[in-house]
Amino acid sequence: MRCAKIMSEITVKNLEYIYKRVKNNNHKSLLRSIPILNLVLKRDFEKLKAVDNISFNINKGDVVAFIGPNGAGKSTTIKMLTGLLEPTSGEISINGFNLQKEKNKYLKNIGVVFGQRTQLWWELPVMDSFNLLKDIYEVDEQEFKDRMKWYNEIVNINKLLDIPVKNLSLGQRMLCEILASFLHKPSIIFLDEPTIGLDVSIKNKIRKFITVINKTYKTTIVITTHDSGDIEKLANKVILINKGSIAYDGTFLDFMKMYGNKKIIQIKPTFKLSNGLEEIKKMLSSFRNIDIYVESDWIIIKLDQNSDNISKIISILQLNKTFDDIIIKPATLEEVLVPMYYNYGGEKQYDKTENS
Ligand SMILES: Nc1ncnc2c1ncn2[C@@H]1O[C@H](COP(=O)(O)OP(=O)(O)OP(=O)(O)O)[C@@H](O)[C@H]1O
Repeated sequence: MRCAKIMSEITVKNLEYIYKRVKNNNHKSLLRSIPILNLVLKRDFEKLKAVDNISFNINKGDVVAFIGPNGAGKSTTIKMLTGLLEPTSGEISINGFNLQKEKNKYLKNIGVVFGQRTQLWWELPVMDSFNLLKDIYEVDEQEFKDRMKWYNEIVNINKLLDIPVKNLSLGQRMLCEILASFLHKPSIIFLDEPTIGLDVSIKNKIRKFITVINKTYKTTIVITTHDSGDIEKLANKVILINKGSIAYDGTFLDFMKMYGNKKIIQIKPTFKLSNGLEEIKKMLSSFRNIDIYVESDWIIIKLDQNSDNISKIISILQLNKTFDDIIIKPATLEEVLVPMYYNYGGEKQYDKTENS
């Protein structure tokens, strides 16, 4: 039997990005203020390998959550995938075409939303921006009308169309940005933290729209996010990045099997526990594979879902009268990610110095 080979829509091979900055050196800076020395003295540079030799594949129709702690290298990677940054080395191919060599063709076929940048015209009503984008992307008039009607059916957008972009709330603007990014029906959409700082209702609208376009058109979605709701509700694939390297690349279900199969014992310590966290850690020091940390005024003990230790731990805590209140529950994705990110540390440091 012949098996059809699934071809990746995005293939990334050995991708690297190095940021370079001038190293502050007060002594040299002072000398460089003398014009002749400025010409002679070389500058010291520091380098940061923000993306460190990563490779991955994304298939048509995937919704990929690109996750990791602050400074891990997610946005830098997305900027390379969207042609905003030229990779220091490595290769990006989209449907078999090399991004660096055929950039313009590729850019017409993607949609991009970066939270801090806007593709809409600040002073103009939303509809005018949409009309301008329609002309730029040469979207057929009838297709555009149909798309606007469809947008309204999904997310009730008509009431925002006459409002100047500058007067939209953050959530309304983000929704309009995402709709704008889909006007030319790209096959891939990149979203950099699309739900950051938004309330639950607008988050849900945005997630609904993403789900509908993914299901209807098999649009591939690559989304960087710190919101566990985005991951749970949208992603079928997770790429976890830390210090510029890939720490996990696989399905969301496997990710949850590997990392999410955890139980939480959450205790509110009695006032008698003067140094709560340390005392609890000492009491439970004989148990392996448990995480103990503080969140708000609770002490969290996280361990494997199927661990035989749960009842033993609870009786030790009870015997020592450690808590006023106790909650036992399966860990949420957020509770899995927080200590994971904390342990990872996220950012790489500027580490190499060279002259030039
Ligand atoms: N323009 C820049 N110049 C120098 N260093 C940069 C620049 N942009 C990012 N960096 C550094 O590169 C590393 C990766 O940053 P990046 O923005 O890609 O991380 P991120 O995973 O997207 O983080 P966050 O979740 O906070 O957005 C960080 O150490 C960051 O300080």
